[in-house]
Amino acid sequence: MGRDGNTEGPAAPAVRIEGLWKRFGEQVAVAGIDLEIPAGQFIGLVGPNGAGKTTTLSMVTGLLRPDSGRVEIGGTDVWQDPAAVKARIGVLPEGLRMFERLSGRELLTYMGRLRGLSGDDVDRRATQLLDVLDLATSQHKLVIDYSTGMRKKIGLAAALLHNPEVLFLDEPFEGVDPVSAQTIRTVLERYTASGATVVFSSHVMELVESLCSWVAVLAGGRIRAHGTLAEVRGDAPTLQEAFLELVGVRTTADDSLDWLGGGVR
Ligand SMILES: Nc1ncnc2c1ncn2[C@@H]1O[C@H](COP(=O)(O)OP(=O)(O)OP(=O)(O)O)[C@@H](O)[C@H]1O
Repeated sequence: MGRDGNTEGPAAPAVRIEGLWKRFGEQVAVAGIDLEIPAGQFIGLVGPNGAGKTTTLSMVTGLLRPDSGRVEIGGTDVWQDPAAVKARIGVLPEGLRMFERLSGRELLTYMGRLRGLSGDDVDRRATQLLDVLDLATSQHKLVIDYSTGMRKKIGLAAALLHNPEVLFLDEPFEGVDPVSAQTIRTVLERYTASGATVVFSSHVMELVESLCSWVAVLAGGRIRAHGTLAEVRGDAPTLQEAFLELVGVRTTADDSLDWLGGGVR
């Protein structure tokens, strides 16, 4: 059942992308993406380095204006009504910039108030999130003194505070230890179980395979495949192998890098 309690018919897509393009000078970063992302699932956006994942997510979440194309989230056009859309989404961007001189707790209070929550609600939700994400003991430390994993977790808490319908995460597990990764995973699984949608980008196929029910493969700024995990994997034994086949594996000639290694010094 969706979050709105509607049990009839296929749910409207969480995100609808039509004809999305972005160029940086000569470089085409996103080359005409059309995609409907289903609601209420764990969605993986995967692709090699430079595929266009961050650029796509930035345009979808209203952080970067597309050259052309449209994005709708829950039926609202992101670039026509960015404020309405931003109230309904949570974002953990790549290279997260935060207010470094606030403590973790202060950061959540600030973000919650900015989102229009009452002081009591912010306090209650922040306490719970800090607790679940194992940050309670470091809540009064300044964010500048947080480790990479702690930064991801406080960023995730800030993105979840207003209970968004769709959560976008750019490489949420990068630089995160297995214990913190498991904590993040548990929180996200609970969140999607209630009908919310998580869209996250990654190039770690094992992670995507174990977490996501639906994936889109991006390479060279285009969608190469999309659908349920089983559809995208096809006959390949793993998503990793399906992915390598889809994006094309570049082989290295035998005599290149012949200077590298111990034997010829
Ligand atoms: N601000 C920018 N100016 C110029 N080129 C850019 C800019 N942002 C991205 N690009 C280029 O657009 C292409 C797509 O980059 P993008 O960061 O979206 O890829 P990605 O799939 O997120 O890669 P990664 O997995 O390495 O983070 C790359 O060729 C990149 O060099």
